[in-house]
Amino acid sequence: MAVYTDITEGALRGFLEAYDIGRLTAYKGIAEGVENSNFLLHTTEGPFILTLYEKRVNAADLPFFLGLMEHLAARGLSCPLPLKRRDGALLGELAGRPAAIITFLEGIWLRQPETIHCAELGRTLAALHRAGEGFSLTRPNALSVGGWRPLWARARDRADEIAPGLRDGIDRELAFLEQCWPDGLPAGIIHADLFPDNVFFIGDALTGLIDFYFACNDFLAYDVAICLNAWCFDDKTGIYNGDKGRAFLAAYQAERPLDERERAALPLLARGSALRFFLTRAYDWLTTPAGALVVKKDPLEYWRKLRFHQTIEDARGYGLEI
Ligand SMILES: Nc1ncnc2c1ncn2[C@@H]1O[C@H](COP(=O)(O)OP(=O)(O)O)[C@@H](O)[C@H]1O
Ligand SMILES: N[C@@H](CCOP(=O)(O)O)C(=O)O
Repeated sequence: MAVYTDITEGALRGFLEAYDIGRLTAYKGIAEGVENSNFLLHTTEGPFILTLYEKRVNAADLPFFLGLMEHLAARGLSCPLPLKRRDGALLGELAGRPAAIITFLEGIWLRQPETIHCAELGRTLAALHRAGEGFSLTRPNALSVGGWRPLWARARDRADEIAPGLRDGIDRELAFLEQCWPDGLPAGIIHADLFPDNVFFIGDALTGLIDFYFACNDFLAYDVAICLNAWCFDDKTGIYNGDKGRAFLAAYQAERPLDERERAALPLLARGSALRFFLTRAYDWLTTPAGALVVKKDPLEYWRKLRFHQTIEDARGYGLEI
């Protein structure tokens, strides 16, 4: 589920008066997603997505997220475009929450992406990195190395409830990554959460990217590492799929070749990004009340991925041709 805040038809109609998008004909809450409340609206002008931003999104970041979607769309990347109200603003308020309407993107996300989809992803991730150049706003990545220890502090004491030995294993990994985390790699706008549920396809063709609410400035290769984690492991066996990794990396590099430092850093970045998703999942796992409607994501999936990355000596282990 992701409808944390309910809306009434009357309030919605009032909210829509500020926009020029026709007359409301139907609306419904969207069950998927975890961060915000999303609704699918139908008006006489077509379908739209209404998002109410929930507590975990800092309202001060909204101009960055919405401005970024405008910037990327203007540079030809297929992503939702936030709609302007009649007064020119991109944000309004509904049911006590900051709210925006964005364009509806056609396509569906793939529960079991195949090698061909990983190649499409690689090409599009590089296009995103290029399209992000020149965006005037910046947002540091709160979920990079400096953010991990405070997050870990909120889960550490109970970590062994998830699996025995986790507390010590993560303590060691965190200390190692804090010591070895690279600096000075090529940086820019990254999506930072480009999981399959945020990438739409029609058939084998990628139709667009959604959910820019973790986007920030960081190493571009960190985004590459996030995608290796999210797309290139077999769901059922948990084993890294070298064909998918190779296809993803080759397609990315055809548009934006990784430099030597980025290649060398890839195993570390993959460990770090696995730790990042482990930590947010572990925190949610331990704090989401039983009976809550949100589907909790398994932190151990990312602990297993992290253990795999610990065995990788250089980027050839991911299928990168060197
Ligand atoms: N622009 C869009 N076009 C079509 N569907 C969308 C769009 N934005 C969101 N959705 C739908 O809403 C769901 C949740 O959106 P998402 O941005 O991932 O939410 P959250 O930020 O809460 O994780 C998506 O899986 C998709 O079904
Ligand atoms: N992709 C993250 C969780 C964030 O979910 P999203 O619905 O906002 O993409 C994870 O898998 O842990």
